[in-house]
Amino acid sequence: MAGPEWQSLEQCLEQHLPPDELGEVKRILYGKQTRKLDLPRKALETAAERNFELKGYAFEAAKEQRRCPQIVRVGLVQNRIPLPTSTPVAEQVSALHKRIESIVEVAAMCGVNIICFQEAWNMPFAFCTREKLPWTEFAESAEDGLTTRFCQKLAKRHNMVVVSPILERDRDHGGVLWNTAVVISNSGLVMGKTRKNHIPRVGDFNESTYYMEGNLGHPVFQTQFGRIAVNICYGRHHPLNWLMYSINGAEIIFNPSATIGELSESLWPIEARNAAIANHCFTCAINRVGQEHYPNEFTSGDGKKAHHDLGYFYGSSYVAAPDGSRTPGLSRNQDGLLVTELNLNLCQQINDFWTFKRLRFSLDRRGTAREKIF
Ligand SMILES: NC(=O)NCCC(=O)O
Repeated sequence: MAGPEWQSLEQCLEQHLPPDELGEVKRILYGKQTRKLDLPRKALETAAERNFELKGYAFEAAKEQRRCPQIVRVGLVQNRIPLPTSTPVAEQVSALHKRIESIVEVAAMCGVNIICFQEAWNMPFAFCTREKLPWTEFAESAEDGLTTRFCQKLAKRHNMVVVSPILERDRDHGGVLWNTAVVISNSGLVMGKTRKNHIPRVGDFNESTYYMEGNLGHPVFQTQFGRIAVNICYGRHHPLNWLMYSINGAEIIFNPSATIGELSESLWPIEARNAAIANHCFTCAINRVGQEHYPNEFTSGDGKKAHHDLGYFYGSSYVAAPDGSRTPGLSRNQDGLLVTELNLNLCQQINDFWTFKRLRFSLDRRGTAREKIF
């Protein structure tokens, strides 16, 4: 298993393949070469000063006679936790806010319209421990918690839709916890929330100790920049999640995640990309970076020795397009911002070309799903 020092598959290929073969490998590996975005020099300099990777790509669509191009820039953020997990909770939250604010400023310089952070971005991913305190103290109200209010300010300041995945404390229903993504409009209003539909019970992913499967279905949010949905982490292994978001009209589906190399790195490049192909939409896969250490050692009843960490979060965030092409990934070991320009017209163009949606529902002539789409 590659460790933190191994930067990325892309870097490895670039280092070792002759240029003509590299071109062919990229064509097959990525579908086609996505155009590199010309990002502002100031943004690149600021990202370097602030010690995070900044990459930009664009997906093109054919010109149409009756529709203007529907161009939108999405920003995917992957980051380490800035402070040790033993630091007081309020200090950890404040350091995370500061880090994200500094990355969002650069996203604004790059013209990002919709930004999405990693799963449970307002805390360390401590669910492996099965301890309640202090980790449940990171939970906040989705509607007016500290983190939501912080994101509202960012959204308004930068005219940017913000997708903010947090640990939610549901005050109105007995104070239970949920794994939730809050969607905030570019004017700073909370448009709504969506909850993780499938909760892992695998390896050290002991999340079911804290929260249940979501009860909000598969909501899609009509933002000023397109129809978006959020399929949180483990939901990406379940094709029906992606399908339902797509049936409900999503053009872009974000997949904020927290996953480790040992478990899922070989699945990572496949699942969100396959979902983009199968559902004629864009998908945005975001993962954490680094290793998080917990003060008390824990086990997960699997015979492994007690340990202090969940494993290595391998970053590698990327965007996939409905035509099956994808951007290269961000690195495995650095904080990063991936800016990607999409032309949403590509969704309908590919739907008309491959017709997966139509054929899927022709198999189900009496089914409810068919009624929903036609
Ligand atoms: N956060 C989360 O659901 N992780 C589970 C592991 C995986 O889906 O790769």
